[in-house]
Amino acid sequence: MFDTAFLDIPALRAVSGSVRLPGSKSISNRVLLLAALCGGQTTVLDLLDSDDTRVMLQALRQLGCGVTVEGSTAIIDGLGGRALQPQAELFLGNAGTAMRPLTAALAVLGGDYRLSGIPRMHERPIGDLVDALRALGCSVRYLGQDGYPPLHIGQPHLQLDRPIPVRGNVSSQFLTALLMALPLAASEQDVVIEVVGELISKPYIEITLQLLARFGVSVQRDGWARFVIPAGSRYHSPGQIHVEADASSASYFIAAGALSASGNGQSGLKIEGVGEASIQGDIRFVDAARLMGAQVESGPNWLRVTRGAWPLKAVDLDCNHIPDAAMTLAVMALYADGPTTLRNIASWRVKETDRIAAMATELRKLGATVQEGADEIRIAPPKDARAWRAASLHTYDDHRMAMCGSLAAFNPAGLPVRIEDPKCVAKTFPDYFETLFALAEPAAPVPVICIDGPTASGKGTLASEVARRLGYHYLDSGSLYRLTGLAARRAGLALENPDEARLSALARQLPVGFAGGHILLGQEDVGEAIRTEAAGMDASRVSALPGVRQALLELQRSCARLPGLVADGRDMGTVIFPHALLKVYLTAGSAQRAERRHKQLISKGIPAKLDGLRADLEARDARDQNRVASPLEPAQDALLLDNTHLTIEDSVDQVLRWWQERQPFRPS
Ligand SMILES: Nc1ncnc2c1ncn2[C@@H]1O[C@H](COP(=O)(O)OP(=O)(O)OP(=O)(O)O)[C@@H](O)[C@H]1O
Ligand SMILES: Nc1ccn([C@H]2C[C@H](O)[C@@H](COP(=O)(O)O)O2)c(=O)n1
Repeated sequence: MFDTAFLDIPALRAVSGSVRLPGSKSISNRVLLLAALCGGQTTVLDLLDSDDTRVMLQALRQLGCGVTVEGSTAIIDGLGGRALQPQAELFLGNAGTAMRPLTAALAVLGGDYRLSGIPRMHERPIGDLVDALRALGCSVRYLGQDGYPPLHIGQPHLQLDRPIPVRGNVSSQFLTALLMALPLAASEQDVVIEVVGELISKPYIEITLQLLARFGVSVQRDGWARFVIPAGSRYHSPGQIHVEADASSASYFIAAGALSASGNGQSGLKIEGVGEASIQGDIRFVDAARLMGAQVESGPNWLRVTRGAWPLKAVDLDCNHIPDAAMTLAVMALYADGPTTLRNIASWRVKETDRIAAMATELRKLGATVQEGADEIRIAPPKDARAWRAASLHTYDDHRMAMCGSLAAFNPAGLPVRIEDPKCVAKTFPDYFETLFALAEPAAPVPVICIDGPTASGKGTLASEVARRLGYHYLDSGSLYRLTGLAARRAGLALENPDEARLSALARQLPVGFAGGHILLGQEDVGEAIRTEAAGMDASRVSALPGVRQALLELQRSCARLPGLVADGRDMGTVIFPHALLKVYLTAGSAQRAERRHKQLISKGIPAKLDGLRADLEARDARDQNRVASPLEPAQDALLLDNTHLTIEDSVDQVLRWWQERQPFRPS
């Protein structure tokens, strides 16, 4: 997950290959609660790991449920027949799929519970559900503003002899919550729910009914207005249940496939884990994408998408049945041949944010002309490539705003797009951006920042911190020469009078691996071994050999991967990445550098003498500067940064300022 203030996505040209998506949030949280409410053990496979599912798992633990999670499998020991923890304070973040069903289930079972969430959750209406629960005889009290969480739940006096009315036109989650809770009270008599007004998002109710059936409860329904839970209904664990991949998450990749430039022999993007036969309502996004021109094939559990019509075709659609995935259509509209109108989307206004207002604001930043209505949005795309803007998109702590925003990177102007607070995708798809980058082909070379300079000038410290702040990859090119030197010593090769051919062959086949901050030579972690001053001197010796440099060239260039790279060394800007967008030549006085290195070694418990260190680093610099092959020198277009009197933070800020100056983003 990108835990950075913002993430700059370079312009993208295409996506291809195959992707397996994480489990559906709607199914995951329903299944977890049903597994908790029934007796016995349920093994849930392919469970989504996200903020919202973690919140649900934590609540179930607090309620006394047995929960074991290993990877994407959860084993739930249900509470059926056992007493719930009678008292609990449940914090449910911003997870509507936890807040609503837990409210209903706990209100029917009774106890002393407080349910709260983040501030936005306290702005999301729950009054229609509370009214229905009160009509049923449950004790639910508002602890803040009427109609909104936080809530207190007490002991109920259930009255099941008359139909329970629930409004269906704000959120279908209220009806879902009742349908999941009321089988707990239907042992002796039928329980009837009547929907007041038009029911929105019916496909989500279908998911609920299908999952109830998997857990042994068959609800009878009369159209979408009246639901009967038959007397004697009781939850039974299915033993094992698979969670389908998330159809709403699939929408971003379906869109990316439709926006993807076609190339030679390209067979599109394959999406695995969900097919057109999915029980999730958002799978109908496929129909909408086809209307806009996407070519979508489907099998039992997969989809394959390629670009069809181009530009996409503008549409005028009622999106009530796909409220979440419809947001993706709003971004696809930027690539259409005219204005697109999405109707019947009033529920967007009470989601993670007011999504109609948010979408309108952000699409305007990209160059679109947008009109919002109470329950609709009309998007006219930028009139040509020149009308696109490099926008910094605000994401409103809304995972879907962030994922939708990424699709603007396919713009015809070749502009990057900035996603603010990218970690908000953790709600449903923590690795969304990593997944997109693994499939995507950039429209231009990946952005690279080079930091070159002499020994102990602070290149590694500066480069790795700049990379962390930008969410970029980091290349410590010196480590490759250090690894070569170490491997050579271990192979018994002389470095004082080196055999260039043998050393070059060794460098070409170096079994190097970088994993989780560890540097591996074969299976061995050699992170410490290559950091000694002797290893630095060996690296300097092998790096003077042109054959060795040539052997390591492609490996270094292959590190330039999306979303970007910060590389440090001696020849990053002069030889390896001559077209880098920013080159910095970092220096500091040799006395200062020797002092820093001295401190660094002493802090690691390695004995060192200041004078010897200074002489060594000056000797190393002299060799690095005077060798024939790629000597250490500033690239002609490098910016000089002397950090003798700067703190690390000052240097980082300076490089980030230079980087911002090279970016086309305007303040939002
Ligand atoms: N601006 C700075 N002010 C003070 N100390 C710094 C500064 N920059 C780096 N240092 C410290 O100097 C030491 C050496 O830094 P670092 O290892 O990043 O240098 P380097 O140029 O990558 O060295 P090498 O070329 O040997 O790999 C570290 O302990 C680091 O914390
Ligand atoms: N791009 C590079 C990186 C490093 N070297 C050589 C020269 C250095 O003395 C040695 C060790 O580098 P360090 O880890 O101290 O940055 O490797 C090079 O020639 N080119």
